[in-house]
Amino acid sequence: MFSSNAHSFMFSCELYPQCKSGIGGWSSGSDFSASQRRRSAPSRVTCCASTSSSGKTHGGFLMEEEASGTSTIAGGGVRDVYGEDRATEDQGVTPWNVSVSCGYTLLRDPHFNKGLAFNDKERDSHYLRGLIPPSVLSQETQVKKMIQHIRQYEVPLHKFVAMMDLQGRNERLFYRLLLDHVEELLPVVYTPTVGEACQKYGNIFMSPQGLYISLKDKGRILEVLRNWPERNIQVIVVTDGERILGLGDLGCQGMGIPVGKLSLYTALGGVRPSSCLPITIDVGTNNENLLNEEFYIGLRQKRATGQEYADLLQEFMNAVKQNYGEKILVQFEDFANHNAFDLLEKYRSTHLVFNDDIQGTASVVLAGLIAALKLVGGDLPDHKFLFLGAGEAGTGIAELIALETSKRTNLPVEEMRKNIWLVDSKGLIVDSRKESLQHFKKPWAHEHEPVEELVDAINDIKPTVLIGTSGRGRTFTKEVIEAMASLNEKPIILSLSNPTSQSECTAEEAYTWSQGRAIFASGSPFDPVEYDGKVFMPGQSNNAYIFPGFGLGLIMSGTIRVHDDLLLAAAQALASQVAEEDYDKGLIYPPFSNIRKISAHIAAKVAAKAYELGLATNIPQPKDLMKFAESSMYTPAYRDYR
Ligand SMILES: O=C([O-])CC(=O)C(=O)O
Ligand SMILES: [Mg+2]
Repeated sequence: MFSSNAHSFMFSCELYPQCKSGIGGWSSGSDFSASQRRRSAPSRVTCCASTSSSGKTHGGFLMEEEASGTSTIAGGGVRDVYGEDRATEDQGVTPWNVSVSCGYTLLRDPHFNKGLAFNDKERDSHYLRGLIPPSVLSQETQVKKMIQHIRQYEVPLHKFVAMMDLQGRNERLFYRLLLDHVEELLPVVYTPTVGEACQKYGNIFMSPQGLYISLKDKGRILEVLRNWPERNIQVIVVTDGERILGLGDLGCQGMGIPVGKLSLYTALGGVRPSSCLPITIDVGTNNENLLNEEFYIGLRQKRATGQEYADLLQEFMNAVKQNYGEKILVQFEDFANHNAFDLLEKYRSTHLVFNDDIQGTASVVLAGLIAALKLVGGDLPDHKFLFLGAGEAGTGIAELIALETSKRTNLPVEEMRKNIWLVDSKGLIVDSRKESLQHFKKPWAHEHEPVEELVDAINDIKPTVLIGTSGRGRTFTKEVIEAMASLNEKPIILSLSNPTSQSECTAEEAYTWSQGRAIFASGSPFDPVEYDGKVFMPGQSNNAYIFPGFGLGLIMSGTIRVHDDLLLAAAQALASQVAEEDYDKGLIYPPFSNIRKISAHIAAKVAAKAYELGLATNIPQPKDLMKFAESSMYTPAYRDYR
């Protein structure tokens, strides 16, 4: 263990370079002589700090803690996963210092604020005396208090607002709380509640989170990026708000999604919060309600399309690379189909891009299917798949299944696609419709008579697996589930659309209508269901299992492009984490309570594959990637300021 006394480490950073010390502000070394003390508190103090409990080393160098800001460690000799120089233990102690605000300003700085957890010494050195009550609480006690506070609210949106409020006040406490109560709080900060939050974003938000880039910023996007206070960004989650979950066009109010996804990058995947940048690109909205809404936060105009849209996105992608370099990961989130596929196609060979709705969802579903084989028997090529919904998620999952089956059989992907059928709003996708199909649907137009209804398609195709990616709730009717149950001893039914209101069926419907035989998972969480004296535990098939670990794997290996084999590696890694006791409960996903371990596994496997494919640039490859991933992770324990 890295002893904080023996090894204080140094970094000096100006987290807010454009906000220089301000009135009366001064910055000095950690030693304040009496004569230096002023009557009014300085706004920033440069102080030595050390990790309170989690500073740790791996492979001889410091991981995780304090990578934010610009490290000025001299002679560190080692470059960590965040691309910053680190002192090695055997090179001796290199103290670090961090420029933190103090006094009133410190209490309002969520990155450094600890609330009542500031100890007496810190209260002295940081001019906090009198600004907070005398009691000193541990972080553990604060967590206990906060979870009680959150539980008092009955309305999920109120819980959400309380969590956002905490995130804006005390970041480390927010992440500690989220991690310690992950299964309880995931539905609060993420789907389904985040969907409602986006719908009401204009009403509930008092302080902005994330970066807004709009049509008004055309020609100045680089400048806008540079207004963001953090420098060492490693992951951007970006949306244009056109298809927020299954809720449609929410325009600028889609910002809740990148913010929520990046909170999960940190909580579930251990990527430092200061490395994460949520972005919403506002090109207008076609949502009339929002355009007429008094408190709408975005541009009041119809969506820009065509060349105007493409140019803005091109400028954005150029600016991102110019500002953050080759290894910046850009995760596209909740773009509408017509842009999502094109953007991925356009930028996948020049940037490190990942579309969560196409690729992340595909990977998590493939993992669930691999795991489900243990419960239903057979191998992937023995199964037949039918989708309701042929957009990003549907075709993305279908393609990854075809790829994995092709690897398992050594047969061409085209051949494997024949086992996979998709139904869209016009019925079964068949060859006679080929001319009029969007390009991403064409590979799925197999030879068959036209079929309009889902239930008829089920009776014709006889799938073993039914997957809902339609964005339309209650479309897996009793008839549909019963048809699946009459064809299969254990029908696999995945109802993936989010949030809960858009889920193709509820867990209760899936279990009841299949007489308790369905292997069921959904995109948004459902409570356990009691049927016929037995309790059924629905799994959650959500890309939140994948993208945090996947992203960490890319970052820690310095991977510069996303290859489909990395998605397969992530799926296999996730499937391998399903334990016997999970299978005994009929689950095809491991519990979220183990998510840090699961993410580390995914990161390690993704990184290993990236090294194998020659896509990783962080050389040499760490010997033990699992350990490396674990030790790379941000821990939200407080640091001591002294
Ligand atoms: O956000 C989620 O819960 C999953 C997802 O990407 C989507 O539904 O678009
Ligand atoms: Mg999404």
